[in-house]
Amino acid sequence: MQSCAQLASPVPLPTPPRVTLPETSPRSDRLRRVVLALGLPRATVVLVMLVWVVSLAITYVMIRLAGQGSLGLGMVIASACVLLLGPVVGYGVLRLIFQLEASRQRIAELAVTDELTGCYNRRHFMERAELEWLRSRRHHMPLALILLDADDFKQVNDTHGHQCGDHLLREMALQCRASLRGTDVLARFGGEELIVLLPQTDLAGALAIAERIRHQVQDLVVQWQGQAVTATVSLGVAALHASHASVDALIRDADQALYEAKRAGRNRVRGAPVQELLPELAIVESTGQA
Ligand SMILES: Nc1nc2c(ncn2[C@@H]2O[C@H](COP(=O)(O)OP(=O)(O)OP(=O)(O)O)[C@@H](O)[C@H]2O)c(=O)[nH]1
Repeated sequence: MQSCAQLASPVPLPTPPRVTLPETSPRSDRLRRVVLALGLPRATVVLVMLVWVVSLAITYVMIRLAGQGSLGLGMVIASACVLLLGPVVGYGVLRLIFQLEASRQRIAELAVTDELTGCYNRRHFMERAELEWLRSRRHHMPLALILLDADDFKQVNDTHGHQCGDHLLREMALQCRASLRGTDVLARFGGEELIVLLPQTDLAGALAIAERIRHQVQDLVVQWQGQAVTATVSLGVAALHASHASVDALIRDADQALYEAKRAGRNRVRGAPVQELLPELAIVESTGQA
């Protein structure tokens, strides 16, 4: 684990660039939502009926205006073609719209997801964290963060192989997810490092959640090529206080606490000091085993 604290650099963590998707007008967005809500079969029926009604109306008007001449006959033929081809073309167009929508949703999902663990990726985490940070500062609500790093992961890779390490990472992420609420944000922050944002949670609450995660991972046994593989994690916890000028500052505190957890022997939780509320506390310790 290469900690920011170890690097002792005052440079803030870089915020990855945001992805900007092309704008859609509210009207086309509403129409798209209506079509999707109808579903492909019903949307096809509605579209075909519309095309038929419009085509018959135009034919009727044209025949009235042009009489029984060749223009009127042409309109009858054109209308017959629309009546016959309408369902096929309508179904084809709508099927394309539905396929595009499915691709759009998949792209949006991939843009925020870490491929290996299925958690959110770092970029999405930073966007959510910045929003929650602003909200918490404005409404004076607590906000906490857990930084979690797998212990001796190099040894796992060296002993059982990289694929086993990948599998273990996925399982660890699942254990974390199981310990969190729906409003918490779990992301992969780096190689074998996960990060959790806990809105409306103070330091004591976050320490309890971190301890739960630590236990869950400690109890995890992964079967790999006939061997039982286990893992532990070290966790650093920080809670928002007045001196945190940015999300990066909060992350740096959690990273410092994580560094302390590693230094104290791994498989344990450490909390960063809450300066304003608990000035006497240097490091909050929980009951990790050595
Ligand atoms: N399998 C797998 N390994 C990874 C991944 N990302 C990082 N690693 C490995 O994690 C290991 C991290 O090694 P170190 O930084 O030395 O940390 P560590 O061995 O976990 O030791 P401590 O963090 O000090 O407990 C390296 O061997 C990386 O190759 C990944 O996505 N999959």
